[in-house]
Amino acid sequence: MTRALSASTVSKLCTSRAVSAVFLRHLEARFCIVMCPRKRALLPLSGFLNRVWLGAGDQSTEQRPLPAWRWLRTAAAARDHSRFGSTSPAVMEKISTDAFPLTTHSSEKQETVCIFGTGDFGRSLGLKMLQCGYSVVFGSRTPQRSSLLPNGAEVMSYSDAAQKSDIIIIAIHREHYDFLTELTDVLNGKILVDVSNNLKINQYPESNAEYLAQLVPGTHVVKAFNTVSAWALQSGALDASRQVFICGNDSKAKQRVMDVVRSLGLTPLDKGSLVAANEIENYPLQLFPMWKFPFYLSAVLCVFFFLYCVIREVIFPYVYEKRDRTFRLPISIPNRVFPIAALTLLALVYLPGVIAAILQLYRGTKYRRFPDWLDHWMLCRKQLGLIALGFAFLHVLYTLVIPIRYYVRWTWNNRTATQSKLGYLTLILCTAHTLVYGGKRFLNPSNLVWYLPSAYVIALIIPCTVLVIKFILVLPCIDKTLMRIRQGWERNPKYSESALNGKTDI
Ligand SMILES: NC(=O)C1=CN([C@@H]2O[C@H](COP(=O)(O)OP(=O)(O)OC[C@H]3O[C@@H](n4cnc5c(N)ncnc54)[C@H](OP(=O)(O)O)[C@@H]3O)[C@@H](O)[C@H]2O)C=CC1
Ligand SMILES: [Fe+3]
Repeated sequence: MTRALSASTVSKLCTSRAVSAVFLRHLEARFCIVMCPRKRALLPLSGFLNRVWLGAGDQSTEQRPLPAWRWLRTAAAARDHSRFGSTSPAVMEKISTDAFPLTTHSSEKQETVCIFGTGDFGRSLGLKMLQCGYSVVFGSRTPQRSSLLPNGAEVMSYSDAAQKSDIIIIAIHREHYDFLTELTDVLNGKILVDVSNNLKINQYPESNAEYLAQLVPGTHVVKAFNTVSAWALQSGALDASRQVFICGNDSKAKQRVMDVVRSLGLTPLDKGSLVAANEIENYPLQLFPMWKFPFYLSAVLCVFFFLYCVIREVIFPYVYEKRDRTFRLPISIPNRVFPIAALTLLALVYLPGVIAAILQLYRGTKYRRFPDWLDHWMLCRKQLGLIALGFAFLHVLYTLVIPIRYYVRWTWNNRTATQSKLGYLTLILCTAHTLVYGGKRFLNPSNLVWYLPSAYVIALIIPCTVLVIKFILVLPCIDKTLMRIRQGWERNPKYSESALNGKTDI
């Protein structure tokens, strides 16, 4: 069998045995770059690897990709007693003829894909497919009147078009699906790709894809493409997300749609059975899902510190000295709140990392899932960092407005927070800046207002905690253990063993 290998089917095989197994099964990767320095670590994966090509991720070992069985055979030979070494030559022969040639060009004739609906999305997807070498046939209510269709595409009635291909993309709004029942016979056994979205979250009791599956039984419905906009397809999706969430009950149908997605230069992400369609259909309606938590958190921080400063700097002077300090409200207090929020958020970018390190040290393995809250927090770090940068920038602007230029130089350092080490440097500099700003006043009891310390003292709690823990974690004795865990060493390997057998929640 000859099959072409597109660049997007290349995946990285990481050191984690359990994760790799899940990963391979999930993505059905055809070519893997092995990031693991010890070939032997791949032996437990031989069951999954028999049709995969492996290439070395590091420069020290083979440069040329090899069929996995060859890797495994040399690895097994190196280990003396081998499972793979005892594989009969006949089996080896069979596996090798099944392996795919490593080429980026397909000599196969591309298949025909049918698209129902000649609206914005259908046309954009059709154009993209034509560009990628597919033959495209449109189904339309009014084939003779359809205009603006991409050159090279055919257009015909829905029933005629359906006969031209096994894969039919339904680029029609759910409200108009009814007519598909009349086509039940011609659609029987075909793959229907539901791309539809709704106007509201959970607009219908069942997802559009499940509705389609009920409407036309005998077809294999696959949900895909709904998070890709017509505009992104036309403009090359360079800046838009390349991820295409896929779900469906028939794994072969899903696989074929995933192949189409890959050949369009997009990345399929298998979300499981059609039950997941509801979630996938809600994605486009959730505005910036990863920004929600950082946004609310920064809002809460700002409000809290603003009120805190108002109590200390406006209400207190008014109550005790009858002095009107409301002029501080528009600039001076916000300019206190912004750096505090920036510093706290920056510290919160690094806090989950140290918590994760402590958890890994405690568990003695990296092959166990972090709790959901920590996972989510880790995923939001980029957003937290960007908001922190925004606040730091506002602080600079405000500082220029009220000409206290003394600490501008320090806050500019925030702009460089792109990598872990630079980020920590920024955190240290900003914390130092805050300490310098507070100076001796921090610990002076006369600085307490209604027993409330200065807002900067509170702002320093989280950054200092993070820095102290980080300092402890980089002590050589702890750092060494942590590095080993992160390279795959386990204090108690039973977790990954059972994960491989599907017993844990990895
Ligand atoms: N636009 C976008 O960016 C995206 C759209 N989608 C989804 O793609 C699907 C199509 O969207 P879009 O192309 O924008 O919509 P349009 O309204 O532009 O096109 C819908 C097409 O459906 C066909 N159709 C079939 N039956 C009917 C009917 N009774 N009344 C009206 N039209 C009918 C028509 O084609 P004809 O006249 O040839 O029969 C029409 O052109 C929707 O489900 C949408 O949620 C998903 C992701 C992004
Ligand atoms: Fe400052």
